[in-house]
Amino acid sequence: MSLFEVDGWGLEKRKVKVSAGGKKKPRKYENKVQNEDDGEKKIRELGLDKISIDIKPKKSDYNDTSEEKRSDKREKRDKNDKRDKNDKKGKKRSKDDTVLEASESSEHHGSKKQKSEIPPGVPDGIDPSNLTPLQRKMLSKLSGSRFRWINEQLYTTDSASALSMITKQPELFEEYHKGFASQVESWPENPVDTFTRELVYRGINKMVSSPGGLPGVVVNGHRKVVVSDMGCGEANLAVQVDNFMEEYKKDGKQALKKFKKKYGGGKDIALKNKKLDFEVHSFDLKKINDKITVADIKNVPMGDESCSVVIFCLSLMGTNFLDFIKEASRILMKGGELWITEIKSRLSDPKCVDFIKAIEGLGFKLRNFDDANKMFTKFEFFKPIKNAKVSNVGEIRGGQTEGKWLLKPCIYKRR
Ligand SMILES: C[S@@+](CC[C@H](N)C(=O)[O-])C[C@H]1O[C@@H](n2cnc3c(N)ncnc32)[C@H](O)[C@@H]1O
Repeated sequence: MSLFEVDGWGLEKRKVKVSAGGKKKPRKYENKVQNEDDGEKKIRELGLDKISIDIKPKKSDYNDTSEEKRSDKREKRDKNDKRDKNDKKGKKRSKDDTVLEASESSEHHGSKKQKSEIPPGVPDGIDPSNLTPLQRKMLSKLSGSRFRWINEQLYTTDSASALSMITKQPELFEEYHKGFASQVESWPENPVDTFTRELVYRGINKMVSSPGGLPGVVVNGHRKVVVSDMGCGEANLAVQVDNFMEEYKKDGKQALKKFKKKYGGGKDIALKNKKLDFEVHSFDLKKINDKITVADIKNVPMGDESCSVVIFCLSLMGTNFLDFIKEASRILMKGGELWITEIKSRLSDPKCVDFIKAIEGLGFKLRNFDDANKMFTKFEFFKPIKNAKVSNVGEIRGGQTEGKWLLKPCIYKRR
């Protein structure tokens, strides 16, 4: 199911059957009305009619001024009722609804999306399998709206506002990640897997800190690859690397064989490093598992020059993302690497010259740049051993936030 569509997220446009469109035969339509009456009753019983109030939390929600909130809820409920009446009358749906309709039909008609039975945003205690098709449709609409709203907030506000939003409404984080995970399912490859592969293959094939190997920091007299995953989401990178390490410590050869089978590639990779050691730190706005440390990635609890690889996997979301890069420069050792993957269509300059220039302005040098992938562009920078000239973030910004001119927000596209 595609909950939303954005340029470059590789979601195919589907031909949508608008089920409530004017072309429906009258008899079918009558049946539908009957079902809708039942459906609305069930929705009220389940309390789903009240869910819409939270689609777009307002500032007043944070202050919990209940009367204001209640009238907001009423207004939204009325709007939804009105839209449903329009549906019943067979009026043409809004563009936005059509997108959600497409999502739903793909969910119900086979394909690998079928396993995502629970649409993102389903409140606790509600089992979608107990709902009628209409109720599922409404829930799906609602979830899609919430997902898109959260997504938009993360891309159009600065990192302090994002942290404050998730701190005040932690459930938004889970909702976002349910939606995000369903997006990832439709991608040919998850960029997190690409990074996992790169860490493991480079780490295992060459000694740490040797040419072509990964840079390592010395911790207690022992050289380690210390990774910071900035904006880690569900910390999948740490989970995958840690799982590999567990096996590697038991039997390196076997671990590599299994890894190749699971993640692919690595044809010429052999087990040359028997002393590989990783330590992955994962930062995000909410701790949804033990691997995660809560932090605004503008300011993470890591010492100066304590990391050897810093990764931003689709996480340059805040409008002040150059602050994240500056933080990466602080925590990276000299010779350490900065890996970034972003959605291709976010780059205002398709040739990426401006983006590379901005990152280099903060003291990095570009080593590799890969835009062969249809959806993502991958950058590999390093922090030079000799101090490079570092500009002030403000200078690079030039009075306009980078979230406007350097990387465009990744907002869903209404069709
Ligand atoms: C599109 S998701 C990608 C998650 C993960 N890197 C992956 O690829 O699966 C971006 C993540 O960055 C996080 N994020 C955005 N701004 C952040 C900030 N200022 N501090 C910490 N995390 C942030 C979001 O909460 C979200 O989990």
